[in-house]
Amino acid sequence: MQILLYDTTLRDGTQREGLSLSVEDKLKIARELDLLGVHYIEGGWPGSNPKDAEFFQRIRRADLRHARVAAFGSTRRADATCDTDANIQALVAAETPVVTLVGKSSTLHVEQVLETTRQENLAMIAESVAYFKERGKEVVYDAEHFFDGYKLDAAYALATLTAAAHAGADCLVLCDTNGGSLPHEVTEIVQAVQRRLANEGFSNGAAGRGPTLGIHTHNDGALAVANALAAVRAGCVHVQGTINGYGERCGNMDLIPLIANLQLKLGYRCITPEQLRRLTEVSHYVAAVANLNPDTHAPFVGHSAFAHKGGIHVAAVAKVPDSYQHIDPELVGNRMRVVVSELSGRGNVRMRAQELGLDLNGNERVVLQRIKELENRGFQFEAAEGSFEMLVRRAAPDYEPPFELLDFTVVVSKHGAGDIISQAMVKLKVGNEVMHTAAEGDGPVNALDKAIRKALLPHYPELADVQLVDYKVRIVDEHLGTAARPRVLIESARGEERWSTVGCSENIIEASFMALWDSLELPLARRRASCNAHRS
Ligand SMILES: CC(=O)SCCNC(=O)CCNC(=O)[C@H](O)C(C)(C)COP(=O)(O)OP(=O)(O)OC[C@H]1O[C@@H](n2cnc3c(N)ncnc32)[C@H](O)[C@@H]1OP(=O)(O)O
Ligand SMILES: CC(=O)C(=O)O
Repeated sequence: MQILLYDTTLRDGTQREGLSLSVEDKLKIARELDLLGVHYIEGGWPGSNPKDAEFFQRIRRADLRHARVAAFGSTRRADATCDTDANIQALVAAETPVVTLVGKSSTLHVEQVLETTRQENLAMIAESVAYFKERGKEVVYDAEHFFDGYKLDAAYALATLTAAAHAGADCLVLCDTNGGSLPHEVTEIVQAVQRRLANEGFSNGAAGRGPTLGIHTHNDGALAVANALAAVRAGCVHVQGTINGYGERCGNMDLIPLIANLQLKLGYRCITPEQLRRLTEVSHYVAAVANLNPDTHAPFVGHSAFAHKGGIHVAAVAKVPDSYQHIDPELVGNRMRVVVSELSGRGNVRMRAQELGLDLNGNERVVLQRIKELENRGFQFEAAEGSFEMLVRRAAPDYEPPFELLDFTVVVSKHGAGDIISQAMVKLKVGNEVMHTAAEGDGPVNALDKAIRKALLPHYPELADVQLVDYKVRIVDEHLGTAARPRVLIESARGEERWSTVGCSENIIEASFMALWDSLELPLARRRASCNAHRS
């Protein structure tokens, strides 16, 4: 069965605290959602602000291939008319093929928030829906607080739905606005709605008689996806949510796991298998445009979603990938990864080395032992794959280090009111040549980096392109205060290539020096290995 996906990242998603999208951002995300194959894109609330109104003007020229654009707004105000209601007129001006109207289902909201009568609320719903049907729009009716309203006064909540249905709404969306419902309640209430609509002579949409049913859930009880799945299994065919679950408070229902579960576990059709393989990319793209870090642990699409760390798990997935994975990660555009740490077995080392194209020469045990020793001293290899690579390369019997650091001195001085001066002196050996260099820098690590490069550049000019792009310090045993051991992580880059390295010591300069050494040796070791491979 086909499920219709209704994305509200650009409207409800932007109600997340800290998230704000420009019109340009919204257009970029809309194009991406269209390529993903969502059926509806809710662009915003045109009566709310000029940015949303501009979006609806510009999206007309976007030439979307697949998705229909929806503008969102509330039913007319109490005791007003649609012709004079500013929000309703902004929806008309948006000129979208789809109009989504939110109306009240709960007597609490009708009487205490709108401060109007039950009868007037029913008229507001019916007149607003009819107004847009008369103008040829597809009308989605969002029944706000439907589940809470049903629990308070089922007959009234159902009457609001039938008011929308009789006025011609194409889809009735049951909203768990406060996000507190449980899956079994959702199932029971969706079934009750179906019975009521059938009694009124409507069938659930598909055959064109009466509205389809939809679901809109929030994640306050961490059940938004579960509730949406329950609703679909009970008969809803239209599902509203946002990419990455962005939304007010704890977020909206996350369309990413929803789509993957519906399609891969429950056999519903949402998007094509090719579009499904873009899920990871889309999730990361939307996060980037929203200026938020992607959640690395997000189900299906997170960097860690298929990362195996425990030695026993890795040994098993090396033989049978499905042994510790619920799906094949490639189906959603993700990939399996192996993490190396003190919890590893030989399998982790073997698989990670294989991924890097490195030959272990039977040294798994030696490398594993070294990792365990170093992690015990505060190193962490998970986030320092460059240092892992150097451990493997250095363990090879024929490994020739491109340089050897013999010693270094770092001096940080401040005289009177003058500036702090950082200087480093380095002694290193390339082949048989021993060099002494000195440099000043913006801080001791920069001075050390400069002094090492000064010595290496005449021999290895390619290091000029290697940049230090990130430098992080973390205290390992924080209870020791200033005597605690710092762990230094350095990220280096050359063009698109990136690698991270680690050092750990009681002395922050030494920890930095270790990470720096690996970061500079790695590109030289890689180059030498590739030259040797070409020669042989
Ligand atoms: C569940 C949801 O996510 S619904 C969407 C929530 N999102 C937003 O509110 C974001 C966009 N909102 C806005 O920009 C503004 O709130 C506006 C433009 C819609 C309204 O602004 P204002 O006119 O200043 O009203 P304000 O926001 O203070 O109060 C809401 C008004 O809408 C009325 N209202 C609320 N829901 C409905 C409804 N379903 N039908 C009709 N009127 C409604 C309230 O009774 C209140 O009316 P009042 O001003 O007569 O008291
Ligand atoms: C309509 C909507 O966003 C809600 O009820 O949560």
